[in-house]
Amino acid sequence: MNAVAPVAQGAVAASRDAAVVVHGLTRRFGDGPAVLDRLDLAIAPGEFVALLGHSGSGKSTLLRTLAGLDPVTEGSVARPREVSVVFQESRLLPWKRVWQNTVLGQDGADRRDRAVAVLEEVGLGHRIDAWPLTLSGGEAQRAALARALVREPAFLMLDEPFAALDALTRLKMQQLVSDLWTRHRCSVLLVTHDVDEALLLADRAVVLERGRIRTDVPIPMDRPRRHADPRFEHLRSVLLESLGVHDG
Ligand SMILES: Nc1ncnc2c1ncn2[C@@H]1O[C@H](COP(=O)(O)OP(=O)(O)OP(=O)(O)O)[C@@H](O)[C@H]1O
Repeated sequence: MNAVAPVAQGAVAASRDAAVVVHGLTRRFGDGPAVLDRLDLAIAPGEFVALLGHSGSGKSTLLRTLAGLDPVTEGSVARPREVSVVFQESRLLPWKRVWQNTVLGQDGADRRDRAVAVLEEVGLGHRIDAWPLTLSGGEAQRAALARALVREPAFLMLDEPFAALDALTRLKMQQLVSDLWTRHRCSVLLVTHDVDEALLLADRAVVLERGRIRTDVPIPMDRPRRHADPRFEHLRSVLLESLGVHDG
């Protein structure tokens, strides 16, 4: 997704330097309860935020609203023009080759060169001409990341991008995202159910509960992150407790 106009302007004064500002965002479906309830959230340029929360807490609704896929009916959202989204499933068009999927909707004689460069960056240089249906799950998500990055987004949203992958592939993909973020330094919002994933990757973890922020904690650990870091255990307990899960 590229060049989607900002959903609305309306940055709160205190967040003037933020890349993304959500202010008083409320969202209902029909007569139901508020799925997002007067939500305020700011993401700094280059900041990596993990969004956690139980199923139904409003994570995907927030992400879809930020992406411009869901309307803002109450409150405001400001974000950069250049945004990309990666979903749990790769959403590649099966009748287009991997490189063509990567630069779908892009113009220019150098399309293929740009596709090759970004596919090599995500470790998919050997599958440039492959058909999507011949890719493994991990490879398909690499292609989805390539398609997101080729647009040089200032804001990258990742909606449980690795949830369908096996544990080993997920670890490799987490490493890849960490490397890509270090190089590109865009703002990132990662929706995940995995507390460890949040702690491995993010600068900050936000826990959503019934459409409101229950916990918002910085993750002040050096990278690469180590499970053995005592702060890792502490932060894991904080987040699990916020989620109402009791750690072993
Ligand atoms: N288009 C829709 N119409 C009606 N209700 C919706 C719609 N989209 C979401 N909801 C409801 O809004 C609530 C929040 O959904 P959302 O998908 O944002 O939660 P989530 O935190 O992303 O959950 P999960 O972790 O399971 O993906 C849920 O109760 C869901 O049923």
